[in-house]
Amino acid sequence: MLELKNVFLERENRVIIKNMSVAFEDNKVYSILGNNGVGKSTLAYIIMGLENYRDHKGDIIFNSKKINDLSVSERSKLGITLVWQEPVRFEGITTREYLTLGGKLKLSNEELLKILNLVGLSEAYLDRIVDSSLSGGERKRIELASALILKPKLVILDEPDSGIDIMSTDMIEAVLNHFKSNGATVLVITHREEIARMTDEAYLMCGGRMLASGTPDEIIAFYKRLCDKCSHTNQPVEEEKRGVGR
Ligand SMILES: Nc1ncnc2c1ncn2[C@@H]1O[C@H](COP(=O)(O)OP(=O)(O)OP(=O)(O)O)[C@@H](O)[C@H]1O
Repeated sequence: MLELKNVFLERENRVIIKNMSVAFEDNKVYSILGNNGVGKSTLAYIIMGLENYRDHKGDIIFNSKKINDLSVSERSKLGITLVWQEPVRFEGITTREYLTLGGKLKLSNEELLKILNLVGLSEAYLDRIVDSSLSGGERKRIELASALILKPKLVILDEPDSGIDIMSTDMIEAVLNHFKSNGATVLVITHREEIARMTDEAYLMCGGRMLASGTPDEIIAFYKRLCDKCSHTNQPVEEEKRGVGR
């Protein structure tokens, strides 16, 4: 379980995350929706503990342990993983080396193929170099495969479909279900309605805080009614602050 208690982050005298307190349970998939610039990726970086995001106030508690002072690699060792919005490149490393952490993870060909298959890639990709010769969508799939192999306890997917064709929503659903089947807490940052609908519970972010939570249907309806064509992003009006269903 992940708990955030009064998490607050400011940049250049601007509040980016505003006293956020929220808890995410194991074995559950959450979507986080919200307009551009409301703080979704920043929240992901704070949870992951990126170097420039550890100066926040408030506590990050993972499985009853305060992890504020842990580095990214220490958090990774606890089973926390972030799949970035922009897929990374590793010039000179094959997909097989990337997926097995340079051979540290002992995985059979069969296990590797099962995961590649889940993300819609064939065996031929195992010997490809993870560089710009792969398309953005292919690298994103490889990154998702890498996260699946790690069997994280908490995984944050920042726009898991970015760069991936719109027809691949089944693949995204299979990936989410796979994480969940390992008992993980899954946080999915998304702008896509179809992806939010795959999740168990949805949160709507605005002004660096969770404005509303509910079923994906409730939050999508709330978003469409009040946030879709918003002209005052990050400055919610009273009706929005009241949340869902009122
Ligand atoms: N280091 C920084 N210095 C100043 N402002 C920053 C910094 N990092 C983030 N911000 C600002 O914080 C706000 C939240 O950014 P963030 O990337 O978290 O938004 P987001 O909800 O993920 O948006 P998107 O949907 O566009 O990805 C933005 O206005 C951004 O410009």
